Amino acid sequence: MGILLSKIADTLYTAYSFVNESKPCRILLLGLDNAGKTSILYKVKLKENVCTIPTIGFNVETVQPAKGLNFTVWDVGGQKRLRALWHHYYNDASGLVFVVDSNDVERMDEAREELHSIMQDDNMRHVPVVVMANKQDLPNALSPETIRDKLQLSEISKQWYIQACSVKTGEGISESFLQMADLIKRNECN
Ligand SMILES: Nc1nc2c(ncn2[C@@H]2O[C@H](COP(=O)(O)OP(=O)(O)OP(=O)(O)O)[C@@H](O)[C@H]2O)c(=O)[nH]1
Ligand SMILES: [Mg+2]
Repeated sequence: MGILLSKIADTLYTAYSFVNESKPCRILLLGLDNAGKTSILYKVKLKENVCTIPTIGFNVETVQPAKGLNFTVWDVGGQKRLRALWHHYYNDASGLVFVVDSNDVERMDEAREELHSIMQDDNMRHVPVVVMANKQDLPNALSPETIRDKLQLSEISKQWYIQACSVKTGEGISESFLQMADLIKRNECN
């Protein structure tokens, strides 16, 4: 069993090492206020649930979601008045992680508009996107399939993935960043 796990880890290391050998990966973590961006950043960084306050400005951390996989993740405040500043972070981004509060049905249209607006920028047009359908622990959370349709993901970047997740339970958090690595790899190979 130990040997098997070690072989899997080595395979993952080989698969992801390209990401770091070519250039450091700058990942943007964007989404509406209260979506859970800062909670996700520190869940990945510290493997803990932290108490957050609304972000004014940004947080940046180097995280290692898997052995040999290093991302510099920029978590930028999502309040409406702060979204006009998002474009300052677009240059040289390797990937976008767009976080959605799956329970916030009323603001799904607003989330769609912001996501599409990001993806219309020339610096972001060809960047792969992972949508994190966060707060799946809440009873009225929309399914990832419903969120995919509401966000009209088929109309954005050619490479996207939607992942159900919850900071509270830990579901889908590291998987989202592994998916990001996979999309970046495909993007760079095309
Ligand atoms: N139930 C539940 N609550 C969550 C989850 N993720 C985050 N939260 C809560 O949602 C609230 C907002 O989380 P933040 O991480 O501060 O949100 P943010 O996207 O960084 O917000 P801004 O900084 O304002 O853009 C906090 O009270 C978190 O504890 C989750 O998966 N489930
Ligand atoms: Mg925040």
